[in-house]
Amino acid sequence: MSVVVEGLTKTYGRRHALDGLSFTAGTGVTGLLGPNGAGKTTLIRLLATVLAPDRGTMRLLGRDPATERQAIRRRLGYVPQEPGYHRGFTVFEFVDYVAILKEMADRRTRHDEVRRVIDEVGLADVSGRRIRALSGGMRRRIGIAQALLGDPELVLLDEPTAGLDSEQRLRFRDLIARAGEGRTVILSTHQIEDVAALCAKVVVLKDGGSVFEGTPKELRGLAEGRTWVGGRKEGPLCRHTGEGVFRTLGDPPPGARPAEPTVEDGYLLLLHEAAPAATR
Ligand SMILES: Nc1ncnc2c1ncn2[C@@H]1O[C@H](COP(=O)(O)OP(=O)(O)OP(=O)(O)O)[C@@H](O)[C@H]1O
Repeated sequence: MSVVVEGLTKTYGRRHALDGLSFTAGTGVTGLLGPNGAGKTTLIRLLATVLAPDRGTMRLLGRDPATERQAIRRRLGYVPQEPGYHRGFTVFEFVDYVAILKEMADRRTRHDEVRRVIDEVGLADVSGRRIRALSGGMRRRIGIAQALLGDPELVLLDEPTAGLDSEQRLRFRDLIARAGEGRTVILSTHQIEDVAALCAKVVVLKDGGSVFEGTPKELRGLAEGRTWVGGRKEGPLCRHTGEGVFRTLGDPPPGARPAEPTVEDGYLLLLHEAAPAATR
């Protein structure tokens, strides 16, 4: 397993961002799901070796970040939630700048690698354009390009599709699926459909801990036999659908009929049932 995390705890003041989190991830795309504030960004930053945990252990690519941070960083690609781009740079200049920071000293090989990753994310045509003149979707692709420099074995993506339109999101799915071939990709997202379409594995975080680790199919399975349409509006897990009927999770309301669950149904049910009684 390229990522093995056990009992990770990270506190900001008195607030537990992560509270004894454990999980593993191997080759392919692992999705991190969880409500706002669950601890996804904190976890990604720990995996990126940007932050150190207060307690717990991590093994990344077979190494310990507490003692071998440099060696891990050389095999790691990271797209932060809010990448700070130098907007006056062209695409090429920016990716080249990151390549220099990644210690790619030889200019010719470095430039070849910069062109390769820019091409990989479909930005070859705008390589000479200034970042400030690009769309949000193109800027997000620059984030992926810089993370792929040097062909890392572990790639960390923190909400890479936030704010993208549907067409761009679908293009991103292809990009992320390709990135997950033969390497470990950890993808933090709020897009459950992306997880369902892309991820071999999903980890659900809640209040700084892991409440689920399995396949998207297993997550969907949690709502098997517990998803209903029609009937009255009843309970907190009842919502409107586009067809004008109610969709209910859990016990069936009177007059409802069974429905095929989705990954989102399993996720919503899990979050509700994993909540401490006091917060329901
Ligand atoms: N630098 C910080 N200082 C203080 N508290 C922080 C800091 N970073 C995160 N937190 C707190 O830690 C908790 C976890 O935050 P984190 O950003 O990791 O969650 P998240 O799952 O990524 O949320 P989102 O989905 O909204 O991005 C939150 O309660 C947050 O307010």
